[in-house]
Amino acid sequence: MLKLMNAQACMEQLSAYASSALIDEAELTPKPGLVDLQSNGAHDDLNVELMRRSAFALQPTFAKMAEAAYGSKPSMQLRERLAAIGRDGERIMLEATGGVNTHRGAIWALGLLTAAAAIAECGDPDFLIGFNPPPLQAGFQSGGVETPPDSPMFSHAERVRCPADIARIAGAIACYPDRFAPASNTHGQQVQRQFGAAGARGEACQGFPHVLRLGLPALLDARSRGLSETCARLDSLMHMMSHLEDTCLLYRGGRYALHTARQGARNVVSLGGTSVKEGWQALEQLDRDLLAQHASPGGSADLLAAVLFLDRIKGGSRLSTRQSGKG
Ligand SMILES: CC(C)(COP(=O)(O)OP(=O)(O)OC[C@H]1O[C@@H](n2cnc3c(N)ncnc32)[C@H](O[C@H]2O[C@H](COP(=O)(O)OP(=O)(O)OP(=O)(O)O)[C@@H](O)[C@H]2O)[C@@H]1O)[C@@H](O)C(=O)NCCC(=O)NCCS
Ligand SMILES: Nc1ncnc2[nH]cnc12
Repeated sequence: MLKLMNAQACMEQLSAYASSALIDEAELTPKPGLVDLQSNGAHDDLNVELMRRSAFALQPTFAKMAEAAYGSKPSMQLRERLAAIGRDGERIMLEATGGVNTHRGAIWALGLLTAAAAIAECGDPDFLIGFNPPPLQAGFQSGGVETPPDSPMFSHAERVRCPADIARIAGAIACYPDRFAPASNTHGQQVQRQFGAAGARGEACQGFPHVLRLGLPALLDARSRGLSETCARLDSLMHMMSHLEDTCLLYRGGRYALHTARQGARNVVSLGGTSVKEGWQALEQLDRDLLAQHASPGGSADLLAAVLFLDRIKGGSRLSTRQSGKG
């Protein structure tokens, strides 16, 4: 099988993409309830400088994940190796931020996607044709679903850099158990017990449906309509937030906070998105509503970083949001 990049180049490029996707997500402004260039959202202990520091500090973690996965296939051994690197990454993040949880969910999502992209980069994506992730939760619109390009018209590079294949490989890795996971009682686990939410683990095991079926198509659709990069990214976030069962929202504010976020994001989308005056006003209203509840959609923010990561791999726009205005 043709290898597009050697291991070193693969590690360097994928880890740089992952780290800059985190920075692009943090700098996207204005995001409701979240840290951005203008505010700390619903967070007392976070700010954009801390998010940037965390994103830079995590680049070697993503490089290690790419290195571990390059040339391999999804397996329990790989899952356990990545989990060890991920837990080490969490320690590095906490050291860099003075103990603040900036990117725990992102280490998980982007770590799996980085590893999957490294596998795809030097392997044959066909080996996953038999892998079927669990059924999607109800309520997904399938508009713009990207299916793996299997026509001979697609080049090898297009095939191995196909977001759907990468997400499917990431899902296959995530579904393996990690025998060395320490016993813990995370916010996510508490919320899972209380509300039955599948959280970050469920999203990954299903092959990142919110990223693939909502976030990425919304980003590409907005760009194809000539909208600014800022609006395209905000629309992508709104589409995912409309549906995601975000454990950050559930932990902080229960079902009411989750409903506020989903309904508010649906309003933005149904009013035509953030490039339309009424949609923009709905975005501002959503920010006020989330702040009033001290609620933060941190899971959606992580998934936006995942969208931006896959978009980069696919060769999408490298525009910084700061270079473009609203509308
Ligand atoms: C398997 C793990 C995901 C286990 O983690 P956990 O049991 O905690 O599971 P979740 O809560 O479901 O998810 C963890 C984080 O993922 C983000 N998230 C939430 N919902 C979703 C969702 N539906 N889909 C995808 N991602 C989701 C979210 O992260 C973001 O929010 C965090 C900040 O929140 P905040 O409320 O400010 O901070 P806290 O400290 O929690 O509380 P406060 O005191 O401030 O109120 C921030 O991290 C964002 O990134 C969830 O928090 C996995 O994490 C794991 O096992 N990791 C170790 C092994 C590993 O890394 N492996 C990698 C490769 S195999
Ligand atoms: N911009 C952001 N604000 C708050 N929590 C986050 N988790 C990931 N990105 C975030």
